[in-house]
Amino acid sequence: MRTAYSVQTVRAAETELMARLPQGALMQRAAAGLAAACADLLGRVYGARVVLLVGSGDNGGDALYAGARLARRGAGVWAVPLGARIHEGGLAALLGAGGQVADDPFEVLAGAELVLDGITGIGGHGGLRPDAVPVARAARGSNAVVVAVDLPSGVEADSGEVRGEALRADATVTFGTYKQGLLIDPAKEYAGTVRLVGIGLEAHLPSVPDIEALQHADVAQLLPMPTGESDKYRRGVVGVVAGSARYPGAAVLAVAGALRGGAGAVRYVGHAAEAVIARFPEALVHGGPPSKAGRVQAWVVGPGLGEDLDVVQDVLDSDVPVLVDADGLRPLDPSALRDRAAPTLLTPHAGEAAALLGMPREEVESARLASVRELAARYGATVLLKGSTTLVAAPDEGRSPVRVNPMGTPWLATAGSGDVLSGLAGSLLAAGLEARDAGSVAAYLHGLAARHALTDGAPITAYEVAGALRSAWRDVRESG
Ligand SMILES: NC(=O)C1=CN([C@@H]2O[C@H](COP(=O)(O)OP(=O)(O)OC[C@H]3O[C@@H](n4cnc5c(N)ncnc54)[C@H](O)[C@@H]3O)[C@@H](O)[C@H]2O)[C@@H](O)CC1
Ligand SMILES: Nc1ncnc2c1ncn2[C@@H]1O[C@H](COP(=O)(O)OP(=O)(O)O)[C@@H](O)[C@H]1O
Ligand SMILES: [K+]
Repeated sequence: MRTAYSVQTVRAAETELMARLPQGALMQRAAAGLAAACADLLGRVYGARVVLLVGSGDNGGDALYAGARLARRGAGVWAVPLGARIHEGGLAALLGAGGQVADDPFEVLAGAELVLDGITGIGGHGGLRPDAVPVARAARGSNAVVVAVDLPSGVEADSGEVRGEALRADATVTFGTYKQGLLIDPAKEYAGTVRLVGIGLEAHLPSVPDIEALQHADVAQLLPMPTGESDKYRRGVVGVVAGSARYPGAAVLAVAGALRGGAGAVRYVGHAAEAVIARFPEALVHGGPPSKAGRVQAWVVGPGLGEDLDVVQDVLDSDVPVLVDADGLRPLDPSALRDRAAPTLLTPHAGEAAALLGMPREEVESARLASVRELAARYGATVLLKGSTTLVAAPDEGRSPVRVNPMGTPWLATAGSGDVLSGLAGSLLAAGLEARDAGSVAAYLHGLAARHALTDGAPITAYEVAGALRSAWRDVRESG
C-alpha cells in the first residue's frame, strides 16, 4: 500500500520530530537524501553542472544544502534565488562549499545537467509566481534532468491541483511520506518518478493515512478466489439492471465487466436481454422488475437506463449491496440512501458528481478529494469518483483513508468504459468485498486491463478493456 498525508498532518509530525532533534538536523537529513538521489541520477558528481532554483522557504533551504553537498564532491553548483528572501544557512553552506549565485540564470541553465527545483514545496500555493515562470520554462527547455524537491513547484500539495503554471519534473525526491498531491492528477503527472527519502518522520505520523493507493500485492490479497467448497451461488450472483431499447450496448458492456469480476453468475434484468445473450450465452436474463428476478448478492443499476428509472428504487429497496451508476444516479434521494441497511456504492464521473452535489462541474474537478468526501458523507454511501485519478471514499467521516487509484491510462476516456467498470465492481461486491475494496479493486483492474489492451499504442474500446480483464487478473496474481 502506498500512503500519503495532508500538509497539516505532515507539519504536525515534523514539529513533533524537530522538537527531539538539534536545530536544523531534519533539514540536513532531507538534504543528504536529496543529494544522494541526485548523485544517482547524475552517475558522476565530480565536474557535473548543477543549477538550484531557490524559493524563499525551507524548500529552497533543502536545495541549497543538497547543492552544498554536491559542490563538496566536485560539482559546479549555481543558485538562482527566486524569492524576496533566501534561506541564509543554506546559502552560507553553498558558498562555503564553493558554489555560487548565478549572475545570469538563463546562461547557467543552458549548460546545466541537473536542475534542483526548490522553489516551493508543501508551502506553495497558486502556481508559480510570474518572476519564476521564465526561469522554470528555461529549466524545462534545457537538456538538464529536473529534480523536484519534495514536490514539483507550483502544484497544490493537498489537492493535486495545478492552479497556474508548475514546473514539470523528471523525478521528485519527497521527504518522510508521500504528499497527497503526488498521488492525484494533475500534480502526479508533474512529479515524474517519485523517490521517498526517510527522515525519521514515520513514527510521528498517524497510523491511518489520509489517502492510500493499492499496489499489486494489495489487490492480489483482495481478489475473490473460489475454493473447493464453492459453487456458483456461494461465489455470488450479481444482478445487472442496465441498458434500454435506446442503449442496449451499455447492458452488454456492464455484463462483460460483471462476468470478469469473480462472481459465480450474472443475472441481467432489462430490455436488452437479446443483445446480452447474443454476446454472452452464460448470462441469466429476466424481463420483469428486479425484485422478481430471483436472489442476487449485489445489484448494479444505471448504465444506459435512459428514462426508465423506476427500477432504481426497486433495486434500492433490496437488502443487498447496490452499485448505482450513470442514469441511475439521477433520481437519488440522500436521506433514503442513508437509511439503507446494506452498503451502497455510487460511481459518478465529475459531471454526475456535480449534479449530485448541486455545484458546477469545474468545482468538482478542481477539488476532487473534497468532493468525493462530501458526496460520501451527504449520501451515506461509498463513492467512487471517476476521472483521470479515480478516488473512492467511504461514508465513515474520514476514519478510513480515501483510496486513490494508481492504475490507468487516459485512453480509458472512451464511451462505455464506465459501464464495464460498474459491472466489474458490482461483481466484486457480489463476491463479498466491502464497498470501498470492491470500488478500488475494480478501478485498479480496469486501469490495468486498459494498459494491457493498449498493446500497440492505438485507441482501445471499452469492449477490449473488458476482454483484457483476464490478463489484468493474471498479472496481479502472478506478481502479487
Ligand atoms: N520543516 C522542516 O524541518 C523540514 C522542511 N522540509 C522542507 O520544507 C518545505 C516546506 O517549507 P516552507 O514551509 O518554508 O514552505 P515552502 O518552501 O514550500 O514555500 C513557502 C515559501 O514560498 C513562498 N511561496 C508560496 N507560494 C509561492 C508561489 N506560488 N511561488 C513562489 N513562492 C511562493 C512563500 O511566500 C514562502 O516564503 C518542505 O516542502 C520541504 O521541502 C524538509 O527540509 C524536511 C524538514
Ligand atoms: N483522463 C483520464 N485518464 C484515465 N482514466 C480516465 C480519464 N478520463 C476518464 N477515465 C476513466 O474512464 C472511465 C470513463 O467512465 P465514464 O465517464 O462513466 O464513461 P462512460 O459513461 O462512457 O462509460 C472511468 O473509469 C474513468 O475513470
Ligand atoms: K519543489
